[in-house]
Amino acid sequence: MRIGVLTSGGDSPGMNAAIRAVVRAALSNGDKVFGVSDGYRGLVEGRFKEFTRSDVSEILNRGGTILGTARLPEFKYEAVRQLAVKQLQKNDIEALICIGGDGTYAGALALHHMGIKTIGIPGTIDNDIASSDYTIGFSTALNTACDAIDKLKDTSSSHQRCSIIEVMGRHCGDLALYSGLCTGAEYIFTNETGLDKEKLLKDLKENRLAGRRHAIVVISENMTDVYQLAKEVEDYSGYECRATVLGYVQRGGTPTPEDRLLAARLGGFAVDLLKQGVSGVCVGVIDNELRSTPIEEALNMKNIPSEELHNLVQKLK
Ligand SMILES: Nc1ncnc2c1ncn2[C@@H]1O[C@H](COP(=O)(O)OP(=O)(O)O)[C@@H](O)[C@H]1O
Ligand SMILES: O=P(O)(O)OC[C@H]1O[C@](O)(COP(=O)(O)O)[C@@H](O)[C@@H]1O
Ligand SMILES: [Mg+2]
Repeated sequence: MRIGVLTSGGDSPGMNAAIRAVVRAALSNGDKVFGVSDGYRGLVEGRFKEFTRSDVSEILNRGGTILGTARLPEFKYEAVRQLAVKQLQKNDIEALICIGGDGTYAGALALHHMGIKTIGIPGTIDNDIASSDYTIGFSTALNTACDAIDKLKDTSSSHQRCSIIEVMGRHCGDLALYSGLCTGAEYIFTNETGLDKEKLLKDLKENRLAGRRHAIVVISENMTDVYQLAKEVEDYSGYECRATVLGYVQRGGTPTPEDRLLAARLGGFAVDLLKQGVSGVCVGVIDNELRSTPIEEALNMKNIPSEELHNLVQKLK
């Protein structure tokens, strides 16, 4: 078989480990693998390179993606995808492994409907793919966020300040929930919890009057202007307040062993599935077991926020 592999959407730590696993597993089966540069953009432009074992040496511990990634909104148009199909046909590539998030999955599904064998691997820091307990990159981003919040806690405690920290996650609150819980944040706001600003302000005022030296508020991106919120907290609660947007540092860095392990398992599994003639599915790990799910189903699955973890946040604050 001649298999293409690409990374698409936001890069995530562990994507390289997944590329390595795909390449090595396929070569072990006697298949050929072609790296596609810059996601669907490179696919449309026919930028393929045949990979050998050594092309993926020493990338296991590197963040980012050696293939490069891109966002190509035009890929939702059939005429644009037709160009990609032509490029694949021209190079006799019959199958494609697409490493990315929900958008990447939508592209992979569309290609499957156009006759290309596709498999999706969940690579995003957001953990917003419900067909896998974890996505590749989430563990590393969580580590980075926890490290940053711990540091911010040192300074806000020393200065008796309130610290508002915005973490990534697009529309998924997992990064905020897990990092807030792991760092003992007093308040965690995500798309799932919403933000009751009045309650927060009142609570913070009471806490300050009760003598609590600092407060940590972790909030998902896209919820509010955190700099404005910090001003309101300062005006109302009496705490000095600073806002920090963690931003893109969360996307980089050496992948954790958890992300490398997940990437290795999912990369190997994706190649096995192609060998069995499967297409239009994505791979994941659920309850520590490898699972495949039709992409269509995966895209319609709702990310159910952990009630247990949200309740715990309330109990432990
Ligand atoms: N509905 C769609 N149909 C076809 N391709 C899509 C669709 N949605 C997204 N894509 C492709 O997938 C790419 C990555 O999606 P994006 O949402 O940016 O990141 P992620 O895959 O990490 O969620 C997009 O830039 C686009 O090329
Ligand atoms: O890199 P961009 O285009 O600024 O996008 C930022 C978005 O990418 C992410 O870092 C990762 O999201 P995707 O995996 O969907 O690309 C989100 O957390 C964030 O909302
Ligand atoms: Mg996404």
